[in-house]
Amino acid sequence: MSATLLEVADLRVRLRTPRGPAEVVNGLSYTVGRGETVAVVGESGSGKSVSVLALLGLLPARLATVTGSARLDGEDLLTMSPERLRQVRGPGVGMVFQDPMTSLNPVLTIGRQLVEGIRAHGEVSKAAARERAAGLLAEVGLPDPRRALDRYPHELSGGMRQRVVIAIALANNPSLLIADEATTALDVTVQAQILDLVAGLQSEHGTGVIWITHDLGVVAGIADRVLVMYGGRCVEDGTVDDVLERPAHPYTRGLLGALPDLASSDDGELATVPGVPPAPTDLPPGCVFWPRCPVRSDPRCATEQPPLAVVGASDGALPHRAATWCEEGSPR
Ligand SMILES: Nc1ncnc2c1ncn2[C@@H]1O[C@H](COP(=O)(O)OP(=O)(O)OP(=O)(O)O)[C@@H](O)[C@H]1O
Repeated sequence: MSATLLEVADLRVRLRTPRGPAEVVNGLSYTVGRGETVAVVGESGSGKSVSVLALLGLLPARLATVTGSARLDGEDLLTMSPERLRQVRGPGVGMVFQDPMTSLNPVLTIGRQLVEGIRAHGEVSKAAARERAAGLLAEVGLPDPRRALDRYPHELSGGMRQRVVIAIALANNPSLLIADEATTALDVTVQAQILDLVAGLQSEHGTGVIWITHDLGVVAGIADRVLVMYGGRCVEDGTVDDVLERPAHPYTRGLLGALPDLASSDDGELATVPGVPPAPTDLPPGCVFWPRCPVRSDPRCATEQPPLAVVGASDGALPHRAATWCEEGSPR
């Protein structure tokens, strides 16, 4: 069994929009190891959600063209039959998205949805599945989990619904968990409880995690590696220390700029970078960040797209990379 769980190579997503084709994800390549957590950060609209929806075949074909490959345990998610993909989601991949109502069926009780999820992928009696469902709800911190099993989604608060979605995603001990702003709406105590639960799953089952978040406190607390997205591209990636302590891309430095002291920050949000991100229907030539870059000075910035290249010395086994013509504010 290889140490690499997921290998995404040259992932590209083009959406058809009323304003023409939008290059929303542009050649994203990264890996997630077993038991590893990769945090994906970047401003709203940088392509984080679309990039993971594409992995799971959740973008409608009439809207999106997806190319590249995404091998989970060697099997390409992007070319799998829809039937195989359905088998893989659940035991293979658990997903938690921002809006719990999109993941829950409003006409089925919470218990039925959890029990169905558990029984769909294993030989488990109804009673045993119900027992496990109540246990999972307790683990995600739902008060009175047995009563909650008989409730409908609309009878729970937003935070409770989100915890139910997390319980469903974890029900089959997935080998890969994808969480898109999964705990953003939850209070810090519940959030900490869920992060602990995921950490337990990782050490017990070697679950790999892709965690999309705006919260640098969460990144610093749980991530092994960080991938920074801008304009549909990875502009920087590396170990959590490389990226947070020695950011090489001017965009990453901007995102981290307002953070006074990361070590003591529990709930630091990404800083606001002056200017607006490019429209994916109208990406600039050259470096995608060039129009907003406060340190642009190289003639290539406006004309030539910088490759994602190794920068400086890394303290991890995986390289620290950035796509910029600048290093430490000056051209390389
Ligand atoms: N259904 C859609 N139709 C047209 N454009 C879309 C659609 N879904 C997403 N987009 C566009 O794709 C781009 C990437 O969006 P995406 O949701 O992946 O960004 P994000 O980085 O996840 O943002 P957020 O942090 O707000 O979730 C945006 O420009 C968005 O407007």
